[in-house]
Amino acid sequence: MSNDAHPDLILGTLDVHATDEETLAALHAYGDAWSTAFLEGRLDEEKRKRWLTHSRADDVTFRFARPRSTVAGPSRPVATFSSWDQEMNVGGPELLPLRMITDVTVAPTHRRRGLLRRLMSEDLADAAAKGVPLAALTVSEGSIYGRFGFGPATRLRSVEVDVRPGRFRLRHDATDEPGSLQLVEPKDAYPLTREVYAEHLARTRGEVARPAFYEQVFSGDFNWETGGPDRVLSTVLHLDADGRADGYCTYRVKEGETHDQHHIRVADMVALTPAAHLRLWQFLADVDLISHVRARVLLDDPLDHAVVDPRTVETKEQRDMLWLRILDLPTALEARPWREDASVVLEVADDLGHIAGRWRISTDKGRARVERTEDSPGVALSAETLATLYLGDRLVPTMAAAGRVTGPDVETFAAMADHAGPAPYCRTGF
Ligand SMILES: CC(=O)SCCNC(=O)CCNC(=O)[C@H](O)C(C)(C)COP(=O)(O)OP(=O)(O)OC[C@H]1O[C@@H](n2cnc3c(N)ncnc32)[C@H](O)[C@@H]1OP(=O)(O)O
Repeated sequence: MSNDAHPDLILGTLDVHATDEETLAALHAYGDAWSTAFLEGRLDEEKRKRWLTHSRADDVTFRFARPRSTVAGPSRPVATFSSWDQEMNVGGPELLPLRMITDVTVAPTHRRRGLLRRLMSEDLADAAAKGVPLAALTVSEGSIYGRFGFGPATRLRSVEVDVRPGRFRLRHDATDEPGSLQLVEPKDAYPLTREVYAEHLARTRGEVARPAFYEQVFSGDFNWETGGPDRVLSTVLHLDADGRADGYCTYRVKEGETHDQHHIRVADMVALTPAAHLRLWQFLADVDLISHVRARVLLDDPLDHAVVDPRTVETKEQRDMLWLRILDLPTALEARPWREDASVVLEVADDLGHIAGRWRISTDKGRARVERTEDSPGVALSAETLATLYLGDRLVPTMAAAGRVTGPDVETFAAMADHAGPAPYCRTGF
């Protein structure tokens, strides 16, 4: 495929399942290109094998641009863009299909020539044509993706919890609750943690189905930092009174330079009940020789309120997690929960066109009907702003005060859209 704006380049997609020599060489060059762009150097043979295996399991599409000719050696990609389809929880009874995007890179030699715009436009058009109503990514910089209609839709907080003796104390003894803990080898625990995660996904607004590489990482099979089996990863399961896993924590103990610097980094923690959640925290606090635990938690996590001294849970960082893009507005808005019954006409600005125009939203008992209309709009906003409001992480009056939602019916829209479901939570990076 050629492109008038880039006559010197070949643009196309690679078949992740191909096994012929020429495509395999192109796949290898593609892997080296994104890995180098993310400052990790070229993939070694083991990493390349792992990357191809999980990419095949997810049926990933690799979009690339590469020079038509080179002065020396084979032509290497100057742009990479990987995507695949999964599902996410938007707060309604059904999971919605989701286009997941990652490994977006453009070589310094080819920046600001519209390559990202080209690959993004093609990929979003492909998702829309396949009826995928939402796209998602996580970002390296906050200034890149708003122009393509993506808005930050969930946030995460990183905390450091002081677990030195005498410091960490829960108000209610978590060990009094029915249930038990078991330390299990990560590879043996993985099938159970996957089941717990599936239940968590079904219950948790904002959460997404996990890419295949999670199995390699959380089973301890492969650590991408060390490039070998993960000898440090541990998994503790929480079992309910009937002995069924209803929570887990996967973590690494890190040795510090001095005794008071030994700490735990939580890699993944999911609890299906409040009791399991607090019991797992008590477990982490009880690990010997540890002074603090680092974890990513909800913005307003029950842990903050369960400890005797709230200052033992110190926020180190809080930032955007999942960025969303709505591609099919009726499907997306009809799938999420709504609060008050009312009707409003939205005028949506969308440079890429997918959801541009006027839409009437009518809500009835928590569900919405959405159709195109010629009626005059009561609320005007951009695709980017609607994406940020979509999961309820941010409220309409806040965005109105920022000048991003306008019109006579802003209050009505707020009454319909805000506080219509639980705060979203996504702890799945990709
Ligand atoms: C989902 C992920 O993978 S996140 C990781 C993103 N990748 C990286 O951070 C790796 C390092 N950076 C890069 O590889 C490149 O700079 C990219 C991919 C961010 C941009 O690629 P380019 O091909 O240069 O972008 P392109 O020329 O298509 O620009 C598209 C628009 O984005 C803007 N833009 C591009 N990069 C940036 C940036 N870093 N900050 C702000 N604006 C940007 C351009 O100005 C342009 O705006 P306009 O079309 O409204 O005039």
